[in-house]
Amino acid sequence: MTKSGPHTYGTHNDSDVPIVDISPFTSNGNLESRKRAAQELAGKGRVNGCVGITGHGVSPELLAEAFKITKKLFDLPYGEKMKAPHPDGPTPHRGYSGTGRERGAAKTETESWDGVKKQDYEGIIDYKESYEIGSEENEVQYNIWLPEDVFPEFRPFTTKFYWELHKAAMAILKVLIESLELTESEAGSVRALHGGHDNQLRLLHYPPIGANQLENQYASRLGAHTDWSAFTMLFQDSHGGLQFLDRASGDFIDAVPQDGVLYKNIGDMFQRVSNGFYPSALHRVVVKNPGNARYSIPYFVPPSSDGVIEPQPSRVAKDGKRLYELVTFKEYSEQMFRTINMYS
Ligand SMILES: O=C(O)CCC(=O)C(=O)O
Ligand SMILES: [Fe+2]
Repeated sequence: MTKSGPHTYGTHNDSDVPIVDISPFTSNGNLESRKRAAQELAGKGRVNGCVGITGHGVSPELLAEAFKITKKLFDLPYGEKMKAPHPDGPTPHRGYSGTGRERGAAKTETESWDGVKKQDYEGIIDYKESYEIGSEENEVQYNIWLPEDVFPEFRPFTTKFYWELHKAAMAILKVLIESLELTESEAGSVRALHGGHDNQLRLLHYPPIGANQLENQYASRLGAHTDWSAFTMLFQDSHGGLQFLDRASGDFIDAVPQDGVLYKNIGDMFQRVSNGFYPSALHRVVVKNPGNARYSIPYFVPPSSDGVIEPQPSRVAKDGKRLYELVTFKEYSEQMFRTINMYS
């Protein structure tokens, strides 16, 4: 069930997904303005686990450059891109994956969601290609690079971009922590799970879709799923297509592309940390402009792989019930990789 609205795409002033301005956290706002931004995030963000964010501090010029580099990457001949192939196993989750390699909806089939019919997700194959990049210092999830002569600017730009996005991610984490009214020591332990070396920068290209493909199950560009991260920041081009589940109605709502807005969704890990205060957002990408390619850039912010993820005690005390057992991100993601049988 897709909600169809009167949207046109491009620069747009209204959105079905609510917007929160976090500039008090990126430009030295006073305590009062920070508190207001955190309360706004709590109010809007807990409904469906997603918000648009302005005031995140990532410059438009840097983003324009990132989309330019992304397009240039995917414009390379397949044989050149395959000089940095994603390995067959799940680790490292790095390098280039061609179309048809993943099925985002497979996890959704194994879970139950109110208002979402499982059969809607059966047989949907993602029609996209991707390139995953992480911290140069992560030895387990080590980067897989194209030979330098294939695309000389690629590695320097994307590694710089990775750390710029990390700054925005840390501002968002601060707002999230403040919004949960955690104790000082809880806040410290949640921050300690996010040192920066575990994030994942993903470049995505959804090629144009032909009419016969549309009839044959490619109606979805990326099947509905939740992310496993703590949270994800998402930049998309002007074609749109990203949608989030509205939990009350069971309809999907549009994350309308707007200048200066990134979409932030809660992933499975922060749902646990917040003891369900923030739900992990079910989302998908539908076809808005089949004849056009679509580019997007998600930045996943998971906790460190061995850090213990648990509902924070002050939240549990407020809720009167602890909803989740302890887990490490490593255990959780291994289980998820098995569930969706990805890269096996
Ligand atoms: O391309 C998009 O807009 C969404 C991508 C996404 O949800 C993902 O890679 O997990
Ligand atoms: Fe996602």
